[in-house]
Amino acid sequence: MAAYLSRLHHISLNVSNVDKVAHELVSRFQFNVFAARLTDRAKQLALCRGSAVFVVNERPNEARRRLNGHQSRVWSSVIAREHRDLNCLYGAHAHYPVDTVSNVCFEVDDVQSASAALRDRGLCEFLQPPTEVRDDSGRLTFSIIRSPVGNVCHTLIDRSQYQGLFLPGFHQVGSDSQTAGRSQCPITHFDHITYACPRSSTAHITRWYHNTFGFQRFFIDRNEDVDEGYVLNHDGIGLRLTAMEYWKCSESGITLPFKDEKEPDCKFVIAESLPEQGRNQVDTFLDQHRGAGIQHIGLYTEDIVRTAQTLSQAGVQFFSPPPAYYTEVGKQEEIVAAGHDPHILSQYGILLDTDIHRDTDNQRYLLQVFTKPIFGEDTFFLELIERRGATGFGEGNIRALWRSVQAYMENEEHDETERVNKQS
Ligand SMILES: O=C(O)C(=O)Cc1ccc(O)cc1
Ligand SMILES: [Fe+2]
Repeated sequence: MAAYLSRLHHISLNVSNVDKVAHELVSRFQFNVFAARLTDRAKQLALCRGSAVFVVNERPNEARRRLNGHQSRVWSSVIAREHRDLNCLYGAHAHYPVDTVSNVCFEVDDVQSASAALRDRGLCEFLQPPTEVRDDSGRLTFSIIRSPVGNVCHTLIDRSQYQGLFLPGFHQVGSDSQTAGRSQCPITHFDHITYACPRSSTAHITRWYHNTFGFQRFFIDRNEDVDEGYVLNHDGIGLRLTAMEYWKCSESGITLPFKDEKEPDCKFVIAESLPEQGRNQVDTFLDQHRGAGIQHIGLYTEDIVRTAQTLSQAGVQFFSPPPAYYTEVGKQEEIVAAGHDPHILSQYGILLDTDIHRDTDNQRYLLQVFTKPIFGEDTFFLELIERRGATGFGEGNIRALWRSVQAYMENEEHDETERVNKQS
């Protein structure tokens, strides 16, 4: 049997400079630091906005380098011996050459039995067997498994015996920050996580998530082929998208014992590049990230315009579609019919997709915008998404999002070529 997940708990980032990335998330993206674990070997900060929680971990080679700089040489042997401890608590696999989103942590009912079931079936590789951690607020068991996607791992935790604010080892930071600024930035949860994956790897990944956690396929398009996924392979777009969701387990009658209310679903999207249309943003991610991984995370907001305004004022940069997007025949009318102002949407690069519900004939809307990459490389970025009835991903938005990123990357490559040419 698969190990059923009760909810997504947090997502970890492993970066070379925690302060820099945390500052970006706080000052620009309006996240609040609410818990921290600071030891002489590890630095971990937990930040939240609504139920979206990021843990930012410092990559251990950096912690070691700084420690070496500060301490006498005698320390080197101690550091070497305790190298394993440099790994951040609840994370594994921490050594990675570039800043990366490395772990999606889930709560499960019982880590011991979930891990035993997965191990007995030989379904996955454990990076950490079930391990108990305690502090004054109780105890918690966790294990860590490797996912089939690049450096991505999943920590499974059972926090039913833990009464503290976050996780054992973390202390509370700040106060009452959970609701601050909510009206200006109503981000409530993680909407979806998109993986950038090598060609022909999708089938293996979807099978693994189905067998391991009981994920179900989520069809992006009603005409989508079960095996092929949703394929866009013309007009310069070479993309195969396949989506999965995990809340079907509750709908199929399995009760989730300790949930008071149903958490919003977080979908997983697998993006594969197709070769026919030339190099693209998925290829760029795989190169610069040095392998498959989390390409972007969609942050759900109840008001995308207000959120984009607030974030933009705070210095967040968004990708914009070609200006013609907002003046295309029908687009303006579509935007107005959805109650929005085309001029305001164009100011922030917000895209709108409409579909009509097959049975009720109701109009459903989807609004999205991508931010520019967060780290030093052209790798990970965030997305804002507001859903008005639409539960999937609209074809029009996928095309426009793709083009907005592609235009930026091609410009960057052009600038880089110019720079190199000038130098030589
Ligand atoms: O539409 C979305 O939000 C997606 O997540 C689909 C997607 C995936 C990868 C891309 O490079 C562009 C778009
Ligand atoms: Fe997305």
